[in-house]
Amino acid sequence: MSDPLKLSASLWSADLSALAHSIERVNEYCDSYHFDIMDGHYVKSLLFGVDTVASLRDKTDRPFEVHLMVRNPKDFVNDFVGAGANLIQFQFDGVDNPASHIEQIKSLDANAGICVLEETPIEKVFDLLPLVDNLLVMGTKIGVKGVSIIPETYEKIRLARKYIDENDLNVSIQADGGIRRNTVPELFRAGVNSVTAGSLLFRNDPKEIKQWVNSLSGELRNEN
Ligand SMILES: O=C(CO)[C@H](O)[C@H](O)COP(=O)(O)O
Repeated sequence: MSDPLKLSASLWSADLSALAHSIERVNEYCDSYHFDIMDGHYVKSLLFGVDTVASLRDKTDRPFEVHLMVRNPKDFVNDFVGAGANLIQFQFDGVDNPASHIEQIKSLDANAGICVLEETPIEKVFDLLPLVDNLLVMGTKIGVKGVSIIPETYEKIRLARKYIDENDLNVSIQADGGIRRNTVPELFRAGVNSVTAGSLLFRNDPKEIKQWVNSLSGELRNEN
């Protein structure tokens, strides 16, 4: 791992009454934006939609990630890419034919990410890794925020990092859920490229968080 850890700002944890303002506040200090999309079926809650993404597209030049926590993700891919999503992440555990979802996303010139639930062995997606750009590893139960990381997450990330490096794959590993000051160092050591930062970024001084993450990346790189 040589690049500094990237911060993807999760808008679910921003001020939901003022998303454009939240973007303005953190924009200089994050690398991308993460939209959690919930349909009330795949997960119980409802959150964000195509129009939300489209309405924020001109507020920033940073890439938009759309994490589809929905049933039948294929039905939504075109619209979210049309709204300005650069990366579409879908649930491995929620579809019968993940390869066809990846193909659909790539056919629209978007990047494809596959998300693994906290209960799913990471090895199950290894065959798909040559096809995707991003592996999103859930560190908590899906569809909840403000909870602590499940410790087994670190080992899953270590295994994915080993597989990706050994097979010389160009896949970024992103951790989602439970991203805190006390979990980021271990996640970075385990091999993530980015973290989905919610309250860490939006409830702290984003400049200080970015500086901390950059210096941590340097320190931990020198450990090796
Ligand atoms: O999908 C998520 C957690 O599953 C979100 O990224 C959420 O915004 C993170 O929340 P927190 O503020 O707890 O870090």
